[in-house]
Amino acid sequence: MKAVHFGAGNIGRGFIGLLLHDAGYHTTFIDVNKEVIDAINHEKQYRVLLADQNQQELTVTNISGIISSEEPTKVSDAIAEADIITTAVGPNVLPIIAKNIAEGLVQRFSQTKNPVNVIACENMIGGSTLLKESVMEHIPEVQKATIESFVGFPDAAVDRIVPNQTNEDLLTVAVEPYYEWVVEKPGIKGEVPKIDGITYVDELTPYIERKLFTVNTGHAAAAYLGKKFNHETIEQAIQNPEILKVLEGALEETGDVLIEKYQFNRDTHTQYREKIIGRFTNPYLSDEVTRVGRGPLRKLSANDRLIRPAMLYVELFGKVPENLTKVIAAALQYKNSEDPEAVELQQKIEAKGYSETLEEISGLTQDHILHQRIIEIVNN
Ligand SMILES: NC(=O)c1ccc[n+]([C@@H]2O[C@H](COP(=O)([O-])OP(=O)(O)OC[C@H]3O[C@@H](n4cnc5c(N)ncnc54)[C@H](O)[C@@H]3O)[C@@H](O)[C@H]2O)c1
Ligand SMILES: O=P(O)(O)OC[C@@H](O)[C@@H](O)[C@H](O)[C@H](O)CO
Repeated sequence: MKAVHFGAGNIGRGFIGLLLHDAGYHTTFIDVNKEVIDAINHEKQYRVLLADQNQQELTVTNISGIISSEEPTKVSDAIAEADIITTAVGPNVLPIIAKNIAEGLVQRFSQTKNPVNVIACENMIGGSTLLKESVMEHIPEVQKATIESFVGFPDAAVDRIVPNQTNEDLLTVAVEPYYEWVVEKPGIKGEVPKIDGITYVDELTPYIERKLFTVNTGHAAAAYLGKKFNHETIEQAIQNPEILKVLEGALEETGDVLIEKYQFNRDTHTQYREKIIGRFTNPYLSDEVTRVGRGPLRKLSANDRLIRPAMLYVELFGKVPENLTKVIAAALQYKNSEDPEAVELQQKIEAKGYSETLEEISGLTQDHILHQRIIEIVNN
């Protein structure tokens, strides 16, 4: 069985690549990073270290790599032959890899009618759906019906904390032992892939919103408030009682939204939240606030982990979620000269001020109660 995976980074190697390997796939990693792809082709294996007291070491074999920018024909060939296609490249990169995927699919369906599924494993709502839209833009009109019939783009939610790290060799990756990979079953075309570790569900939205509005909202709170207080890691940020109080408050607010919207059991959700805060303080991993806070323009967009639950809170309960609002204000003030989105954010604020910038990037209009409260906080 053959898998093609775009993005040989932290989640690509530390999570998706590992599960594909365990399910018996040969995985072809596709990446723009020549050093990583050369190492994959040279070593033909890598290690995944489970970060807990046992430090279990797993080996991923049966791999190869292609540099997407240099070898487009090889990418098309791999897609034409794949039994499954996955991505972990970051939401903003999905439209960029869409052309590669489209070319491969066109080649594939000139030779076969075997269905295939493309699963975007990104932190966003509707990742595979977005990828499908971008792919379809590159499919010639006459082939669109074939692609619609034979290519599934099931949405997915993935959860495993994999920090940036430097190990003795380039490919080794340390990951937390916990993971969750949920895939929307009705979106699958052909046979459902047998991969241990995937949970198939009929409706993904409750799962992705629960994950994004708990794990990622909590993470964002630690990162943006952590940066404000000059902490370097998520663990340090959480040890700051002032930050922990706002983080816990923000997760109570998103919890109220999720419980109201999906009728989750309150006790079960409280346990889920507490487990997540425990995961943030895993002493065997060190996660920088700059990784977790990366891409503030994306994280402050309307459908992401901060604005969406805050807006839902206002809609459902008719009042401002005070803790989420503090986190959004800290995100607006986030500075990191090495993060292009953070630089762009501060340039916008410099040019137009907080209010216009907030409206532009989040869609929150100036007459919205949430907008007004966020601006009050940043101005104080
Ligand atoms: N790291 C985590 O804890 C974690 C957990 C769950 C989900 N995610 C999600 O997984 C995705 C990847 O995150 P990550 O932490 O692995 O990031 P990463 O930066 O470690 O990996 C991304 C990889 O994509 C590659 N890439 C960039 N442009 C590309 C292109 N045009 N073609 C092919 N490859 C390209 C990069 O070179 C890099 O190797 C993101 O959507 C992230 O939100 C991350
Ligand atoms: O990957 P991002 O930039 O969307 O978010 C940063 C972290 O919150 C994220 O990578 C988490 O570590 C991950 O989502 C845990 O499953």
